[in-house]
Amino acid sequence: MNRESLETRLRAIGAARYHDKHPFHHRLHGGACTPDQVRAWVINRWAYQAAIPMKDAAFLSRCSDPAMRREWRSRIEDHDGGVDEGGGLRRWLKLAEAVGLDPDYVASGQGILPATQFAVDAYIRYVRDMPLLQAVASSLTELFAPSIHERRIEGLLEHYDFANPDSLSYFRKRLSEAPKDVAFGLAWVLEHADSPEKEDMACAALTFKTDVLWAQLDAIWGAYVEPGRIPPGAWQPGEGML
Ligand SMILES: O=C(O)c1cc(C(=O)O)c2c(n1)C(=O)C(=O)c1cc(C(=O)O)[nH]c1-2
Repeated sequence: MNRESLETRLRAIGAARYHDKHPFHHRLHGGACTPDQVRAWVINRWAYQAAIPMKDAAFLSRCSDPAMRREWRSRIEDHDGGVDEGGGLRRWLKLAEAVGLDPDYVASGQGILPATQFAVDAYIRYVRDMPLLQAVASSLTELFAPSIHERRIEGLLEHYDFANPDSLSYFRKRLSEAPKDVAFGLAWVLEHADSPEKEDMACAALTFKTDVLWAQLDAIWGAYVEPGRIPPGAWQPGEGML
């Protein structure tokens, strides 16, 4: 198999399994979520946001090539930012505030669904423990993220009062951050997956990652949409409000 057909395979995995197809996203972007369902999503998605720079730090700790570390380290900067201006994490907390949640509550990680936490922890462990090829390939869901971010900005602005350029600044900023990350990651995977076995490994990593994303939304759906069974210890509507 050549580079082009590996890229075609990777894109087909996204087309079949990326979480833009999850019914929770259709509901969110289409304006059908209740305010508490939006809050549940903001609280749980914090777990993912908080895990991203940790998995990138785990990645850097395994990376012996300074040139590659130089490429990768901006991912941590994107999310953590500097003391004064902050980064993606601080922008996420603006969204939390806009939907009426206390940003300190959200940042504490309290109330996160167990399945969400298990999924994001699995992602950190995967990047820490698997061969570098799979660690890089698992980030390639970002190939598909800009289009969901665009749809989200458009859908939230159309349907929800809390949405404005400030509260949605997280997503707007990702539109320029993600493409540079994924251009490097994709080129690296296409270069290093130089045998059929390695191509399969790259595809398995991307499939794993689509599961990490899908499982988080399934957990939200089960707890806060249908059947609405909130696990012990998870966020109850009314908690953590401003
Ligand atoms: O809103 C989304 O649907 C979405 C998806 C993903 C993704 O595909 O993993 C990321 C993001 N957002 C995101 O904002 C982000 O910073 C990010 C980093 C990564 C990664 O795996 O390194 N994925 C994603």
